[in-house]
Amino acid sequence: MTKRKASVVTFMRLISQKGRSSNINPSGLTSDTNEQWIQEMKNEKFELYYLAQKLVDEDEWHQFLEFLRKPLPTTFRLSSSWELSHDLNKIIQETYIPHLSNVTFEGVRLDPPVQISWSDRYTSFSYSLTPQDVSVNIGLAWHLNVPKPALRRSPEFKRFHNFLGNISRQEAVSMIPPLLLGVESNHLTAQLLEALHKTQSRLETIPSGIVIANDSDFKRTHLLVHQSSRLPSPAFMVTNLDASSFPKIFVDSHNHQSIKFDRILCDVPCSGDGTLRKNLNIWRHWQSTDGNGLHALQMRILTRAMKLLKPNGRIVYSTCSFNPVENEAVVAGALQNHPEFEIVDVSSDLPNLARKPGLVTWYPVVNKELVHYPSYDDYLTYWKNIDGPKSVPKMVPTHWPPSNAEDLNLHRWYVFTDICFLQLMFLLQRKATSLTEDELKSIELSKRKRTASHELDSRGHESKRSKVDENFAVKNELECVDDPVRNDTGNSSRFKEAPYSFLDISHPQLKQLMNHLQLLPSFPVSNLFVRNPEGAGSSVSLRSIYLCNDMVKCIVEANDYSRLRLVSVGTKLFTRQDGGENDKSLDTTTVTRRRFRILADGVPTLLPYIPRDMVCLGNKDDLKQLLESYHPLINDLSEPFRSQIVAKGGRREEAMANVTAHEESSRMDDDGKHKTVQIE
Ligand SMILES: C[S@@+](CC[C@H](N)C(=O)[O-])C[C@H]1O[C@@H](n2cnc3c(N)ncnc32)[C@H](O)[C@@H]1O
Repeated sequence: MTKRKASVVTFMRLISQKGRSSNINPSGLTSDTNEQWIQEMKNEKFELYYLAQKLVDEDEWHQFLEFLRKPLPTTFRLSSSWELSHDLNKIIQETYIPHLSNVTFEGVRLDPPVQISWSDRYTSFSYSLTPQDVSVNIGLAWHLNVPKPALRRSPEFKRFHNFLGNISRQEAVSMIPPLLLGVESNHLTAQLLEALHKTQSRLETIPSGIVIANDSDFKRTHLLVHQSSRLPSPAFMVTNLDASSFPKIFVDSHNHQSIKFDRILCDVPCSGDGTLRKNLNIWRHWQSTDGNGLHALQMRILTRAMKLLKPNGRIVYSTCSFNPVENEAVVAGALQNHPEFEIVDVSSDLPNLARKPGLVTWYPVVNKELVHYPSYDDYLTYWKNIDGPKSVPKMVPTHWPPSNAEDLNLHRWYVFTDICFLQLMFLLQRKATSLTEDELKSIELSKRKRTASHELDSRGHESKRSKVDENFAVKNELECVDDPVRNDTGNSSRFKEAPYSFLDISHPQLKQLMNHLQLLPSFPVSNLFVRNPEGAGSSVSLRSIYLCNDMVKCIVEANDYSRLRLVSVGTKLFTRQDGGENDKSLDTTTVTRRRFRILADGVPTLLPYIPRDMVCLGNKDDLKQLLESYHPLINDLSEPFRSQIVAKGGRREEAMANVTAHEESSRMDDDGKHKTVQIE
């Protein structure tokens, strides 16, 4: 610790003696220019650093800082693949907006929610939807610029807030990647579940594509599983892997064929200073070097994604940091190594989206004192002088702008400063005319040579690769790609999730369940699976039964689940409920029926496979009754709903015990009055 501190001091002294470095010291900035600024919302180095980077024009700088100090508005969005969305949107427009248009709180007039305009524009352009579908999907994203206390205490807004409780809230920026990527239901994508289902206005079929959501943090993967429960999907998988060495995913058991993705969202770990409006602590703790250490990891994640993408496929690289070292530098570095990629301009599809030219030059600083070297070579010279030839520099060449930055079209990046905290996104596309294998090999070879020469530079003599600091992004990327053994995170022994076992249709309990439900023949019964250490043998008593689509099944069967660190797959359809087994008066079918119930989450997937005559129609009051009563009484239901249930369910009490009200049940029927209620 002491030694490290000493070397930093020496480093700084050397810099000032030799005078080859420069301290960024842009003119026109004083720390107390604007008295309105709240004292805590200041960080002089932050301001110096970003003013020097020319993030915004100098005359916009103060406006920009003031904007950063404004509270973040609430944004919410109705799921566009959810049938109720249109109805809910109408309720917001017709009931709540008039009601919220004239509200004052503590003498201040409050603005009603406003629709975010870019979402409708996109929807009508990028999907070939019918006019009806377009109208269904238009304007589902909103923002609400009302202070939190007013949201809680104004009676009108409080009621609206409660109404929103049923709706998933999302930062406006998180709504953009699916728009840029243009995900379709047959795509293999990383993240973006909803977009996969989007081409279906009703969830009538199971999408053939898949979505894989990944996070290296185990707890965060469970959050992903939880968040995805808004749209339970048989096409969804969650993995717990280091994205920078995301392994090959095989689709045949001989490991010949592996997946290439159509779309990948790299929402990379970043310093996060774009979230200033949400996380006020950043003002206090921000350091100019925060982004430096993340650059290499970000590069590795992006270049790994590039390796896993199909020709014509798209990647959104996204951070919530202002720092060019985490944005342009990463994208430029990755593009240097992958000329088969280009940045795509979709501005005509999203004309309302705020956007600014990207930086073609930027000024990395090597320490907290904002010391900057004009080039990597300058930096290296001084670094070697201080720490000797054996030291490993903390910075890599890609921290600096490449000489051809102007040619990389970096200017097509997106900044959202209007309605949300800032997030930068770059849309990269693998060119359709892909390079031949030979061309790719020669690029690979020249990259290796370049990497090796950097290694030499940094040491002054040849050294063993194993000693190289992991910050050497390019080298690491080269070594992990296409090597499934190296790609394994190496900690599979610590992976404690249960395995996935597909059920044989001859499993006695499954057979009984399927006979009872009389699902349509198109139901993919062979894609049902269980998760338990004993597997799915015929003697194993089933508990929870899950469903996935064909592609997901293929993947689960062709890969070791612990190598992929598969946290979650598909959606849970049925679960066993205890009781009934010992009742001698019941036959086996009744026991099985009692033993399993359809989960509410599974209903949207299952409903299209349930014969029409198995569905009873109730009205709104029946639905209310079923949702509100813990033990609803059959006599409280209306006719003909009540008689239908009795006829289908046999004994009245039994029928009632098996009624499952669910989200789909509140869907309006053709006559606009009835709702469907599913009976097991
Ligand atoms: C900006 S957040 C992305 C959040 C994500 N979009 C979501 O909605 O949950 C970055 C995430 O990257 C994860 N992360 C950090 N290093 C990683 C790595 N090497 N591989 C995969 N994920 C990583 C962090 O745990 C964090 O959740």
